[in-house]
Amino acid sequence: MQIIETIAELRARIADWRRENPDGTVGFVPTMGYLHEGHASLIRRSAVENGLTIVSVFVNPLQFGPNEDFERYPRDPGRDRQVSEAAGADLLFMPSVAEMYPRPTATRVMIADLTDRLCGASRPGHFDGVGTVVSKLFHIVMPDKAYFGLKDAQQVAVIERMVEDLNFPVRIVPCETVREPDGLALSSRNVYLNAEERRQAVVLYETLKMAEEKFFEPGMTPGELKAAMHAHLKRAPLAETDYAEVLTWPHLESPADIPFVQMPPGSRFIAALAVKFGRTRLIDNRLLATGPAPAGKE
Ligand SMILES: Nc1ncnc2c1ncn2[C@@H]1O[C@H](COP(=O)(O)OP(=O)(O)OP(=O)(O)O)[C@@H](O)[C@H]1O
Ligand SMILES: CC(C)(CO)[C@@H](O)C(=O)[O-]
Ligand code: BAL
Repeated sequence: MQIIETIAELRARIADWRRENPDGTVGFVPTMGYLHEGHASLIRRSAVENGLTIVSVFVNPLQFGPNEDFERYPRDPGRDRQVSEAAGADLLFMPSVAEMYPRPTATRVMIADLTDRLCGASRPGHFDGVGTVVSKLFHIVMPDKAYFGLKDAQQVAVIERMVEDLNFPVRIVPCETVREPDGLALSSRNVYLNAEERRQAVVLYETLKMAEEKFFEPGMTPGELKAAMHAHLKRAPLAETDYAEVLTWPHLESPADIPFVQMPPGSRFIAALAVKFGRTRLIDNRLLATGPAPAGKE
């Protein structure tokens, strides 16, 4: 695996590879580093599906609000190298902030739909920062496929919309959330949790599991499900709910408050949570669909 710090060198390496592999595909996994098994699952999938896999590690200042954790965001380049290489990455792109933003960027990619709710409402400007850096990275790497985790489900919906609106020639591949044995979604920010917060953080997973069970109860409506999620989160005394929502997937609209069973089979929803433990904000979600209940749910 090669480690690359400049845009020019990355472009040159990719161009060389494309020349030598005219029929090969390039897979891309953008990250903010401090890599864990969730990231590794994306990298492994890209390595299976493509001839060349590129991982980027860049903590993008543009997507952090002024009072957020940009400065203290966990960083460990040595571990990022090990995890990327072991998972099958060919090129690891680790640019500096000066390399990505040599001067304040006057151009922003603003995705006007889908971003005024969930994390977009709690983190104003966040998705403009994500859209801008992902556009830059797509232009630099020009991947055939890009791999994103469904833990950040709104990000997947927003990026898919951006790719469609701006005709990026890339296929977005959403990937399943990897979890700890107790169900907590792996996240770089889990490292901020103290022992008691970590113990209580399982409440996100348990609330979503409860929501999935209730979703299939006769007569259950989106409003009732949302209220049940809020109530369940109160079981963790240290948890402060930022949002607990039930929206349509992937359009992220508020559904009509009629029983799920009265909705057309195959209607898709997202039950989504953001919960704070002290200064640490965790997110998780579950995608749900009406229709015949999955095995074990009838
Ligand atoms: N548990 C996970 N399972 C699968 N994919 C994940 C998981 N955690 C993160 N990813 C994906 O990895 C990519 C890079 O995410 P990022 O570097 O922000 O990691 P993170 O662990 O989500 O960090 P953060 O704590 O900042 O949310 C994103 O597409 C994200 O959805
Ligand atoms: C996609 C991304 C790498 C853009 O900075 C970031 O939002 C992330 O890690 O999910
Ligand atoms: N994983 C999404 C990136 C962020 O929280 O800024």
